[in-house]
Amino acid sequence: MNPSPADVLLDLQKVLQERKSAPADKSYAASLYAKGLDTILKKVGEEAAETIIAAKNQDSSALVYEVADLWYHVMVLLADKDIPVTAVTDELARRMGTSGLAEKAARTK
Ligand SMILES: N=c1c2ncn([C@@H]3O[C@H](COP(=O)(O)OP(=O)(O)OP(=O)(O)O)[C@@H](O)[C@H]3O)c2ncn1[C@@H]1O[C@H](COP(=O)(O)O)[C@@H](O)[C@H]1O
Repeated sequence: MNPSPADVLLDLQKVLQERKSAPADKSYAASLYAKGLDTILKKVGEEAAETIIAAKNQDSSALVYEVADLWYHVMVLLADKDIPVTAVTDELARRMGTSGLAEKAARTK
């Protein structure tokens, strides 16, 4: 049986936390932490652009691959900032049941 999406994200978060004390030449995540925030943000931007290109090419397996790369690098960003993945899932859960259109109309600016 495949692991649940929540378990995958929590397991990856655990690995990314452990990699904070790993040597940069032994771990890709550790190498990103060592290079710093700008490098992590550049990777997030690159993977977002690659996701867009894959979607335009209408190749669903390539799109899944690029979204996985994007999610991975966003997870590295969250770990770098010490933000737990549950902060994001809690925010999504909080939004459930509120129409995006109604939320937008209620904004003051
Ligand atoms: N899920 C991932 C994962 N997804 C993507 N990547 C890496 O993200 C990088 C994506 O870079 P690109 O596609 O842009 O390719 P690239 O040109 O090689 O990258 P750059 O040289 O430009 O940085 C590749 O090196 C991938 O291997 C990942 N690296 C690690 N993980 C997970 O993290 C765990 C620990 O990995 P380490 O930290 O390397 O031990 C692994 O077991 C996996 O579970």
